Amino acid sequence: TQSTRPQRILGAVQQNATRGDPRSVVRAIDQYCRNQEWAMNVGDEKGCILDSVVSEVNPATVLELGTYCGYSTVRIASLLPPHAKLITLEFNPEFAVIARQVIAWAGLEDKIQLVEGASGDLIPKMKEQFGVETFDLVFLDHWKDRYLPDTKLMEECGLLRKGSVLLADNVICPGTPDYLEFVRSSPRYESQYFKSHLEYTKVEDGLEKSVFLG
Ligand SMILES: O=C(NCCCOCn1ccc2cnccc21)c1cc(-c2ccc(F)cc2)cc(O)c1O
Ligand SMILES: [Mg+2]
Repeated sequence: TQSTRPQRILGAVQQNATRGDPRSVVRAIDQYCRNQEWAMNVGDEKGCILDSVVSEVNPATVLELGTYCGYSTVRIASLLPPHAKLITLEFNPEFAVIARQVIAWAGLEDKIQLVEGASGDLIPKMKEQFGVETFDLVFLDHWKDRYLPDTKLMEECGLLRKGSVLLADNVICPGTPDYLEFVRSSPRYESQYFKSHLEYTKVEDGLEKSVFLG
């Protein structure tokens, strides 16, 4: 039977990456997706910007919206301090099955909690179910029309504190126009655009970093 793209990405990790070495997992996925077949990982170019923001924030609590195969999950978690925690939400059960194996190959299970479901349902349950107070960093990489409603929902649920950083992928391609307009015009956010390219292509894309001012 025909394999899926996420299954082929997992295969590339198992064949080319070293167990317990997150950077080799990231490299194996980038090489596969650049040379064999495109996939919607944040990728190596935007990934370097992601690395610099994670290192600057040095977060104790991270929320990722959109796990896919776990590429950015592993990339972020590999930079976290010892007792930091990353919660990642994935809507598609098939993606979740692959991501759990990629995360395990990287040896990062202890830092990462993958939760399956829809952000609109799970965000209101974060405090009670997952024992979260607030998030120091949120990486938005899920349905592009959910970035704005979920940001408002995180505010309403008290999950953002003064200084919480939102980092949004794909603000140009596929694009998140309503979200960009909101964070760039709201007095409660300080936003900055990092120009880059759509993963593994020459098409323009970028990351928007927005600091919640409380
Ligand atoms: O669509 C994309 N990502 C989203 C996946 C579904 O996410 C669904 N999803 C994941 C958790 C979650 C929680 N609640 C609801 C939905 C939830 C996405 C798409 C492209 C892209 C760019 C150009 C193209 F020609 C084609 C595709 C690039 C990207 O970098 C992306 O991230
Ligand atoms: Mg993306």
